[in-house]
Amino acid sequence: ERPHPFWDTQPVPSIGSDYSQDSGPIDEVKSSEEVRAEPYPLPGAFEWCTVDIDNDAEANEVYTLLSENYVEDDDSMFRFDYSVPFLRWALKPPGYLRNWHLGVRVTANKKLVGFITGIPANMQVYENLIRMVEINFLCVHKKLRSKRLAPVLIKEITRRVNRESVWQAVYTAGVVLPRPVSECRYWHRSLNPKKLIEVGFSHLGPRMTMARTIKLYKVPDQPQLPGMREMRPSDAQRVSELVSAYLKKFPLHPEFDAHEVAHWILPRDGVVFSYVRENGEGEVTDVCSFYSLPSTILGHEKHNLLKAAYSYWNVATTVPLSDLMYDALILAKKADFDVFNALNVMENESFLKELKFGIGDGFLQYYLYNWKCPKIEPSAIGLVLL
Ligand SMILES: COc1cc([C@H]2SCC(=O)N2c2cccnc2)c(CCCN2CCN(C)CC2)cc1O
Repeated sequence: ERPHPFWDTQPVPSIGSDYSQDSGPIDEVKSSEEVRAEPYPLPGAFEWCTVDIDNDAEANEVYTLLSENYVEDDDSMFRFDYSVPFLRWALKPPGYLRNWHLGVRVTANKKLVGFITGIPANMQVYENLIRMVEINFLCVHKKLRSKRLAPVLIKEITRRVNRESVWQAVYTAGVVLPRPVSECRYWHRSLNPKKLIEVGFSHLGPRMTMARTIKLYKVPDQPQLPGMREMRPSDAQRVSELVSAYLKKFPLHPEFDAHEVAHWILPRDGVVFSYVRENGEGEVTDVCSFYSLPSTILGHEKHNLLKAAYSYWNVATTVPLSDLMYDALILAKKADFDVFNALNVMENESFLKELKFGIGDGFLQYYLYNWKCPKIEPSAIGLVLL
């Protein structure tokens, strides 16, 4: 298929190649001592930096780079607007390495123009439990595209990860690269249809009025399930048991310990929202969560921010998943979100249509680096990357 000057040099299956029936690394196993000790060379005008995301000035540089240059929808009407508190949450899970928060600066003026990150994760892929890195936030400034900076960022983060004896990675992208292990779809549930239509995210349906559309997507202002409440730190152990047991159903899932579950799911103002359902005996039996990732609305005079909630970890053991997710929609609307996004991963297909989600424009391709394995269906994906 179409030649990829960079990806054709990497340990990934080529596009169009058959999915392997067995699983295993693509590169021969190496030791971390064999890995190049020096950073890869950058084009002359640029230099590497390790970003200290705890430093307010540096965190704001990352925020600005992403807010101005990161992922847009295919029509360039919206761009992700990750906040500093969100980035600190995403980049500092238990066991994180600062050395894996990698930046590129212009030597002359120290401007941050490139970024890529890795965080450690134990990933179960079919029968194998593999120490992996989750790669995210690859971004090159719009003015420096096609200078071949992205391949160097990828090679340098791979070198730093290999030096820690980690040889596999998982990452996602909206674009098709060699070669997806799974292709997932975004679905969107309107919570503020008037604003979504005004900004062009949604369109008024045929034979629909605005009044009828608002009524169609209206939800109650309180959760409907008895015992729903915000998750608390004292729930962490029980929620960890629920989440860890549930994820084992999916051939691709992270193996979390209790500290990792607590990091990923305990509520953080304006970043991650999580709710549990206590049954009559005061036991936590169900949990739902979503994270806040707003989008800048490009070039609209009345609105400049679209408030989007993204479905995260949800486990229903005593109620139908669709009832739990209906309460998630209610709680997201109550928290002033305009839209609730979900991928068709895990068991999400079981509620998307019933709860009036519409399919989106975006595909999300899942990738594994240096690991060949059979194709994974979206419903077998138990992993959501931020
Ligand atoms: C407009 O519809 C979608 C918008 C988006 C994303 S892209 C940036 C953004 O701000 N989005 C957004 C805006 C408002 C509400 N939720 C999300 C998505 C998710 C990403 C889709 N990939 C991104 C990369 N390309 C190349 C392919 C599509 C899905 C949508 O169906």
